[in-house]
Amino acid sequence: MHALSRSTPTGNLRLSSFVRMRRSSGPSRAVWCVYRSESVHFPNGIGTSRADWQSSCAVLNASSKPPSHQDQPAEVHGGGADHVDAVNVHQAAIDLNLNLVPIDSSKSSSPAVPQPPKPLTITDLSPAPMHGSQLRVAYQGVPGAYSEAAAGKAYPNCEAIPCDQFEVAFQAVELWIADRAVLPVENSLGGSIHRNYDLLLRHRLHIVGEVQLPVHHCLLALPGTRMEYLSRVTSHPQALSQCEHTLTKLCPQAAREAVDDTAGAAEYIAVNNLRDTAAIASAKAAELYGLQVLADGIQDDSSNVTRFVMLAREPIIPRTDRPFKTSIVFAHERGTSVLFKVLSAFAFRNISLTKIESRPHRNRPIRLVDDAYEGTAKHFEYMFYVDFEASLAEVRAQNALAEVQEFTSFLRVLGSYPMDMTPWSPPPRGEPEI
Ligand SMILES: O=C(O)C(=O)C[C@]1(C(=O)O)C=C[C@@H](O)C=C1
Repeated sequence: MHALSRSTPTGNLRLSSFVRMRRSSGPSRAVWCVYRSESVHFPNGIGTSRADWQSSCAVLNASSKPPSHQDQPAEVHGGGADHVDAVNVHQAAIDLNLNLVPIDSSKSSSPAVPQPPKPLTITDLSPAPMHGSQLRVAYQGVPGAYSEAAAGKAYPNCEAIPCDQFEVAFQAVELWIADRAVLPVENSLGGSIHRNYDLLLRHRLHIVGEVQLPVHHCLLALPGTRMEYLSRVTSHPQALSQCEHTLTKLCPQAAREAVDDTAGAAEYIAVNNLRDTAAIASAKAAELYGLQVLADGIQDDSSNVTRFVMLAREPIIPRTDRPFKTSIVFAHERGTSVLFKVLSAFAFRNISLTKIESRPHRNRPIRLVDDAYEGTAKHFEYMFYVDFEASLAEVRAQNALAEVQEFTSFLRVLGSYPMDMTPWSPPPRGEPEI
């Protein structure tokens, strides 16, 4: 299967213009976002006041409210981990075409009399997926990538759609080519996958779940290749960094080369018959591309794990009957000075933070602070990403966010979603099996 790509000239063109069309037709109705700073411009930002944010919370609280056509699904997929509901294209077509069905007068017995629109029946309103019942899940990489395994863990029996870049996976969901995207955000050894943090902010998708995947790396090469003759080891930069120490012990002579994904590196060796190159990838990639496993479990820590988030066009309704996590991103005009106040809003309510990440504020990367005597100080500006252990349906979480909003000029809820509670038993520590 080919990965969805941005690089096809026509495909790329069509993708971008469709994105523009959709955006110009109005903001998404399900964006939880607050702006107070006029200088921060995000084209799709809605909710310019505290009242907007509070009304978003009210919507979230209203889980007992009977579903309205506006905020309820026409498409329901079975077997997913997030139970997100989304309005599908079919439903949109019904919405748009109610009075626009062209009347073919040649087939009518009385051509002069226009046919009234057919009344909607219960079957028009029932779920009617355009593409069968399988959930389509976009991931970055080619078959055999860890992201594909994460997609399978998040949504068993899904149709996994390979994409050549993270950006393409986001667009695949926005353009209804896929129903979800599953993307890595952090690894226990390699740290955060910054690109995806940036893309979360640039796109309007919602985090609807998370999965943690133990990552067990193998060193793969063409059958018959000897470790001591390797001149190159190639893989995804995260995989290279997760195996750095072990690689230095195993094949110190080999140069490292970063490529887009682990399985793609394995495929490249097989396709080009490279006898001096090995790839760091999964055992599944070895099987798919006919490579031999030279060394197994080469990650520097045996409990290596990557956290992935699942993204959808619509948020899920947060609940309180199981552990939830909420992810937010915020910024402030006066930089990091409010960070302590923001974090205390959670501390006072006994809400644990599970992650904090800062990224450059792309719209305002630097703030100049004039001092009449000393000159001009330059401070870097940041966006702060915080994950906390509470559901947005909990009053304490809503109050904490109301307080955070007091201290920030920009606040967006990226999602409130069930925590991955899969029992975790790290393998015994020790040397990798070689
Ligand atoms: O290249 C892959 O196989 C991926 O799925 C990407 C990725 C990542 O981006 O972190 C996912 C899990 C591992 O941490 C290594 C690589």
